[in-house]
This record gives sequence, structure tokens and C-alpha cells, in this order.
Amino acid sequence: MNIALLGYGRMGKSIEAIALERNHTIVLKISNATEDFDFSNTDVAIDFSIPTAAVANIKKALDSGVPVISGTTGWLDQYNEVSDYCHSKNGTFLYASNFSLGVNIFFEINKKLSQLMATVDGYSTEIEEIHHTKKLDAPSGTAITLAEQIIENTRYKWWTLEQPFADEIHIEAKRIPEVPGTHKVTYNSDIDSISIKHTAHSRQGFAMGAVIAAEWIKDKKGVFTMRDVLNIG
Ligand SMILES: NC(=O)C1=CN([C@@H]2O[C@H](COP(=O)(O)OP(=O)(O)OC[C@H]3O[C@@H](n4cnc5c(N)ncnc54)[C@H](O)[C@@H]3O)[C@@H](O)[C@H]2O)C=CC1
Ligand SMILES: O=C(O)C1=N[C@H](C(=O)O)C[C@H](O)C1
Repeated sequence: MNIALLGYGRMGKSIEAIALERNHTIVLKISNATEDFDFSNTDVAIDFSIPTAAVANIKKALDSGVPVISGTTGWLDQYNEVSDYCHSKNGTFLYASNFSLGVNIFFEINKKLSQLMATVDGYSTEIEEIHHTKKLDAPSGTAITLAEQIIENTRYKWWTLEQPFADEIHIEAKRIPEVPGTHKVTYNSDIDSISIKHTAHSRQGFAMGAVIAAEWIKDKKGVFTMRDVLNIG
């Protein structure tokens, strides 16, 4: 498979290493908006760039009829616009806040736990995410997905990085050098606490998941999620 990397930073380089191991070819590496996006030999584009570039990158791939997956976080207020754009072009698009297989299992556990916690009184919910100091966005896309899942199943209405109101989930975003990504969801009561936690030991899991998603999406049409790739639900 011929892959275009839209973003060639920490994740672009990790994806390249895994793609080469799996006998794919990198045909294009883009590091800024002014480069020539020549998709002529591309089977799939993989966008891991920066929040302000993701939408333009995804649209460029869709304009060229190239299936595109994006792991870039911090642009999700435009997700519906991009999804509509993909449908209007009869294209192929997949976004995941986290491509790691472990985190996608963690998402399912988070959903189930939130459904259980909705049946009992007296607990408040908080989320902690820890990432390296180079991360541009806060909270992480993964923490937002976790919060949205909890909101769907419980009394909570929104999330906040600030002091929370009663109907808000507090997300604490910590930045510590070199941490690839840690997420913890905790339910606290006067009596006890229940926590679930995922710790990434490197970027390998994110990169492997992205390559697996790219292989899966290559010949499909439509807008997909990692649940489709992993055949969950
Ligand atoms: N969904 C997931 O599983 C994961 C998502 N991420 C997200 O992926 C994104 C990238 O993360 P990193 O690689 O760690 O960041 P990074 O800062 O190492 O790399 C971003 C790269 O994008 C390049 N860039 C800037 N403007 C661009 C443009 N217009 N088009 C293409 N590239 C451009 C920069 O030169 C830089 O090399 C972030 O939003 C991060 O939150 C990171 C890890 C996992
Ligand atoms: O920026 C990162 O590094 C990561 N970003 C993603 C996010 O915002 O959730 C996924 C992962 O945690 C690493």
C-alpha cells in the first residue's frame, strides 16, 4: 500500500517505521501547508499534524479521492463539517482520538462502567490525563472521548478544565516531559473510589493502530470509527 503522511513529526515517524515493517511504501511526507500535496500514487493518507492544519489536510486528500484517516486532536468542533464534506465527495474518512487497541478496549470498559455508575448515588466523576510537554492541545482528545461517553450515560452534562459545577466532569490535564499518554477515570464517594487507567508505554500502539486502520479503510467508502475497524459492538 502507498501511504501519504500528512504530518511527519513524532507520530509520522513512528507510523513510517511500522508501515515499512508491514511492507508498505511511504510516497509522500508533508510537514507544512505550503508543500506540494501530490497524491497521484497514494492509496491512503494518514494525518497526524497540528490542530490548525488537520481540516485542510483531510479535505485535500478527499478532493483527490484518497481515503484519509486522522489522529490529529484539537479540531473536533469541525468534525461534522468534515464528515459532511466526505459524504459530499463520496469519499472515505476515519477519525480516532486514540488509535491504540488498548485504549479502544478502555473506551468500552469506560462506557460499561459509566452505565453501572449511573445506577448508584453518591459518586462524583473525574478524569486525569498526562502527556508530554510538547502537546499543543488540552484536554487530550482521548480525555474528551472518555468524558463524552460518561456524559451519554450519566447525570453529567459537560466537562471542564476549571473548577466543576455539579453537572460537569472535571478533567485535569497534566504535562510532564516524555509521557506518551496516560488516562485515568475515577469515581469518588465518601465510602470508596473506583478507578480505571490506561498507560501508554510508547507511541507504538498509536502508530500500529493507525496503520491497521489505514489497511482496513483502503477500499471502503464512507465515514468510519475504530469500532468499525475492530468490529466492536
Ligand atoms: N489519535 C491518536 O492515537 C494520537 C493522536 N496524536 C495527535 O496527533 C497529532 C500529532 O502528534 P505528534 O506527532 O506528537 O506532533 P508533532 O508536533 O511531533 O508533529 C506534528 C507535525 O505536523 C507538522 N505540520 C505542521 N503544519 C502542517 C501542515 N499544514 N500539514 C502537515 N503537517 C504539518 C509539523 O511540522 C510537525 O512535524 C497531535 O494532534 C496529537 O494530539 C498523537 C498521538 C496519538
Ligand atoms: O498528543 C499526544 O501525544 C497524544 N494525543 C492523543 C490525545 O490527545 O488523546 C492520543 C494520545 O494520548 C497521545
